[in-house]
Amino acid sequence: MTLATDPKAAAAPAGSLPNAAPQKVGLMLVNLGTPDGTEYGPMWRYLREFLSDPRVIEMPRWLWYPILYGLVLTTRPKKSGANYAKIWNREKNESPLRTYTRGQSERLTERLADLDNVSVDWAMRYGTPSTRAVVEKLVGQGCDRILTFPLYPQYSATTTATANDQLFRALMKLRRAPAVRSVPPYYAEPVYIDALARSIEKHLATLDFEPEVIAASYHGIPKPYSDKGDPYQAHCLETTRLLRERLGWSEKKLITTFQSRFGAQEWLQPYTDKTMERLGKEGVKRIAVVNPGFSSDCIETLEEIAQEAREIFLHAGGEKFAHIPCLNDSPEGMDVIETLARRELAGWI
Ligand SMILES: C=CC1=C(C)c2cc3[nH]c(cc4nc(cc5[nH]c(cc1n2)c(C)c5CCC(=O)O)C(CCC(=O)O)=C4C)c(C)c3C=C
Ligand SMILES: [Fe+2]
Ligand SMILES: [Fe+2]
Repeated sequence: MTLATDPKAAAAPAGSLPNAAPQKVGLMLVNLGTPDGTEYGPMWRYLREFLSDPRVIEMPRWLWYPILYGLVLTTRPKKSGANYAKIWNREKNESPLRTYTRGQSERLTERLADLDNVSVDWAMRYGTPSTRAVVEKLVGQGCDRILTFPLYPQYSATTTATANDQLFRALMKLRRAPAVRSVPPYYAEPVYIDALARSIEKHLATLDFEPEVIAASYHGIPKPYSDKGDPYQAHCLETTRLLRERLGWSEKKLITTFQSRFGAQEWLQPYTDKTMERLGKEGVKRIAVVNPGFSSDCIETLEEIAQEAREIFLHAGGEKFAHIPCLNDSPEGMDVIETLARRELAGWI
């Protein structure tokens, strides 16, 4: 491995301490990642990188790779590409996750305009812009400290931990690596709960019906990961509990479900799709779904919930369905990101 070296440091006069004073802080928002296009090639590359991560698929590689290359990557790029095409941002020719993450970075830059030693940017764990490219860009701008902000309210090894792994992989390439901090999970932070509650109330006020049930639907993880100690499920349940408390709703009105299963093993339950079906069959007529675990709308919310879950519910006898948008780069969402960023920057600015 070749390590990048700062040529100025080598040229510094004897006895002086080059660049001893803090220079700049890089603040890097990190989300999961998304394909560069809906065609077979970009979908294949994205899914290969994502599903090769041992934090995401814990099976031994000798067992997983034949399944990945022989089965998953021969069928899923086409199927998922068709789903991405349903929600693609045609104006910008990119996926909504990329549009919203860039929007969050731009809004945060505006909100932190008073901090002249902070440079805000955004990166993805899989795909582009890569974590490594953005780390190198920030270091190249003179950042000797980096605050990384994994945009996952609830911690999971499959998301938060792997985002941080990737940052440290990028640092391994640098001779002079910056100091780093990582924003902790924020599933119970009052600013987050309050933002979700305000966003839900705002959206419900625009509907021509009052939902009998509101489902807080989180991305699932395989149950064995949870059984082995991943705290994700507990974080999700705590977010819902606090949201219920803040909104003054009963356990019957605001329920928790888990979506986006992948593969054959059991995932966290209750499943969102099965719950939609059950509620429709039990006579519930009006429902709304909110996705507190997603900081941006993406294929999992816009296609799987706003389209697929709607179909399931209406088909099972439901009459009205609403999807409540994610916080995205809304003022409520930006209140969360700004508050946590400023708190975690303490001592560096
Ligand atoms: C074993 C597979 C997967 C685990 C574990 C998993 C966890 C997980 N994912 C998110 C957030 C997102 N996932 C997204 C897409 C997506 N997720 C998986 C698989 C697992 N996720 C796949 C294969 C895909 C791609 C789409 C598809 O082919 O179905 C996205 C959306 C990305 C986008 O471009 O819009 C997000 C966001 C969380 C929070 C999580 C665990 C807590
Ligand atoms: Fe996922
Ligand atoms: Fe999905």
